[in-house]
Amino acid sequence: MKYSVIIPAAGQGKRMKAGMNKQFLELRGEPLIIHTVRLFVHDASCQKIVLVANRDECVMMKTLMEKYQLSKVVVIEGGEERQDSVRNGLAYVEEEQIVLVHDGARPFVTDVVIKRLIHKAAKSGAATVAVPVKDTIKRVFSGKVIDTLKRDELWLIQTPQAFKAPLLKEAHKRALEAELIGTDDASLVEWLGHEVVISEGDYQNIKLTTPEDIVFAEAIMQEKERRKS
Ligand SMILES: Nc1ccn([C@@H]2O[C@H](COP(=O)(O)OP(=O)(O)OP(=O)(O)O)[C@@H](O)[C@H]2O)c(=O)n1
Ligand SMILES: C[C@](O)(CO)[C@H](O)COP(=O)(O)O
Repeated sequence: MKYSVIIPAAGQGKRMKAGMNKQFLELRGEPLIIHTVRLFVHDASCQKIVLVANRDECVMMKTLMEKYQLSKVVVIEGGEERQDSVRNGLAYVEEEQIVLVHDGARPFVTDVVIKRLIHKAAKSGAATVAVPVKDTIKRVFSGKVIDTLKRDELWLIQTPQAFKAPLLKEAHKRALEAELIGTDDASLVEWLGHEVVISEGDYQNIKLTTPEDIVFAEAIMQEKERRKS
């Protein structure tokens, strides 16, 4: 099934504490964003990659796409919040298509996970990749536990998330009008009252957020290279 993907990469990477946008940090000698974009460049079903960059990083992103010969990529300007960046990206997506949203900071999603997700979204309209929570999760207030949540109902939500394009456009439009900000795109669709289906993900599909994630990322890359050879 054909699809387009929006890759928000217009953050600051503050929690990474690298003094620069983490998208440009190198993993195995190549910028993080290159690893992520390449996943979709090599997928024949992917029609268009909308790469959302900070205003002052658009030229750098375009130069990188040329340097690594990554086709199908349109670089556009992001917004203040991740949600603003995704909304800007939606303007470049055709109405009839399935659209994926995938964090620039998640370079390890696999083809299998992407295909399964698209299949689910084509049927239901909205789906997100997720994995079951492994730890016990408690709700805490003022340093005191107030509740222990039922673990078998809890999932860690990742990206990509996939939607019928008109549905995600409507969710973003309505969220903007209502001044609602969600930490992911699926939550906006949920808020519209539309069902979002879970699609099984992969624990290696980490988001590089804090410095220790670089260590995990290097280990995942090493393991992937070992399996290939
Ligand atoms: N205004 C924003 C904020 C975030 N993102 C992107 O959304 C993804 C997930 O966000 P996160 O991991 O939180 O990245 P940052 O916002 O860069 O990190 P931080 O919150 O630590 O500054 C990242 O690929 C990031 O570049 C974006 O496109 N536009
Ligand atoms: C979309 C996301 O990756 C799902 O886990 C996450 O919510 C992004 O959150 P962030 O605060 O922008 O890192």
